[in-house]
Amino acid sequence: MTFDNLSIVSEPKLFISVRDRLNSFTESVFSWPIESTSHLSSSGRYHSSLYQDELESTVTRFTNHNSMRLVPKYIIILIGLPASGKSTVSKHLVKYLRDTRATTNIRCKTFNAGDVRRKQKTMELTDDPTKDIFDPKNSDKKEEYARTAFNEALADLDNDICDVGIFDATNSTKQRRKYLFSEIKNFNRKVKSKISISPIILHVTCSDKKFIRYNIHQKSSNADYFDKQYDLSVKDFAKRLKQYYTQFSPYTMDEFNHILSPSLHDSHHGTFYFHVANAGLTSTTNIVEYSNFASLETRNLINTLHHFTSDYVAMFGSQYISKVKNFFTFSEIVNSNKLNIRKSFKQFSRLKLLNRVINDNYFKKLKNFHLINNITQRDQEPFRFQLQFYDNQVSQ
Ligand SMILES: Nc1ncnc2c1ncn2[C@@H]1O[C@H](COP(=O)(O)OP(=O)(O)O)[C@@H](O)[C@H]1O
Ligand SMILES: O=P(O)(O)OC[C@H]1O[C@@](CO)(OP(=O)(O)O)[C@@H](O)[C@@H]1O
Repeated sequence: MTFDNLSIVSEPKLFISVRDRLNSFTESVFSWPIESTSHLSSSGRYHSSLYQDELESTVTRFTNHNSMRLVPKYIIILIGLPASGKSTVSKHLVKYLRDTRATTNIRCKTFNAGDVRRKQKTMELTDDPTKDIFDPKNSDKKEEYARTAFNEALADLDNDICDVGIFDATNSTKQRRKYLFSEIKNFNRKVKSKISISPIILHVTCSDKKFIRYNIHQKSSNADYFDKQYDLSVKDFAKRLKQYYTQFSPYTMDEFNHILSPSLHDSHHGTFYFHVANAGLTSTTNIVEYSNFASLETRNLINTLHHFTSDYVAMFGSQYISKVKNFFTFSEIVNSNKLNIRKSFKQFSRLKLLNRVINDNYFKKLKNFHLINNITQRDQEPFRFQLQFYDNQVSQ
């Protein structure tokens, strides 16, 4: 068994590229239809079949249109539960864009709502629900931190500090997402603006319990908890995640279609949704709809994002899987701390505590766990093989 098998998991189930609008536009202006912009090959890969020079000339002709005079900028809106891997995937993405020829000159910058909160206030562990900012009843503060981070992203795009802003927050409610999209719309409507911002959704899911457990362990020593006792940190993060499950609303096609309101569409390069199944236990679906005015830069970026998300598990999964495997394996713990028995002992006792707190019962109590993680009977079937593989590898 090799990790190659895992690439199947990240293969897009469906990739929609609606080109009718583009065709009708070019037909009406130039009386010739643009050739298919993309299609699925039999292996499920996305191919751009539009020749570069053909595309360039089309784009040049489009520059007569007002919106093409605006510099295209992008904001990647992450969606995903805490510890699903959003920040890690974003770091991988920034590197991938830099290492890819077509996107190497694109300047990316990440804006993290959690960092805004941490800058203002160090995390306090509390049993008092009125002081707990992750209790959905006191969402005001959390919304304020998110708005600050998002506005910083818009300002840096506007001031040409970056070309792609990555907005790293859970963005777990429809209400939040509606707010973000309306802010982008308002920004684009500003008469004096020299840029046009296109939103790109990047949804990160992690649905395997062992990987979630491992991620929670990692979170329990991050910037929120570095100065706190391990057991209290794990319990606090477990509570936070449970609260997020009560409010998380999965992003649906309905919401996607709703976002395609004409006013947004007209001023942008399209509407784009990408999905990374971190640890790869569900299939991925990317959806791309180009508007009439999608620039070459936009197509290069979108194309690269599609490859990144489709091949994510194949590219970055093996390292992650072996980290998780080693973490849960007795012999690996001993081996990695050969000369330090105390360290091994500490690691064992942490692992015991982690497994006790984040146990099966904990997962059962997470509201809509299967629905949110998009785990249906049908989804699980093709991946039974991989699931067994993970079980063999991870739970020794
Ligand atoms: N794809 C991945 N590769 C390696 N480690 C990962 C991956 N996804 C998550 N992790 C681990 O889980 C931890 C939590 O993930 P993080 O990216 O911070 O989640 P989020 O931003 O969604 O809260 C990370 O610090 C990292 O150790
Ligand atoms: O406001 P939302 O969208 O929930 O996202 C921000 C929150 O996400 C979290 C999720 O745990 O991010 P982070 O991983 O950076 O710590 C919180 O710390 C942060 O306050």
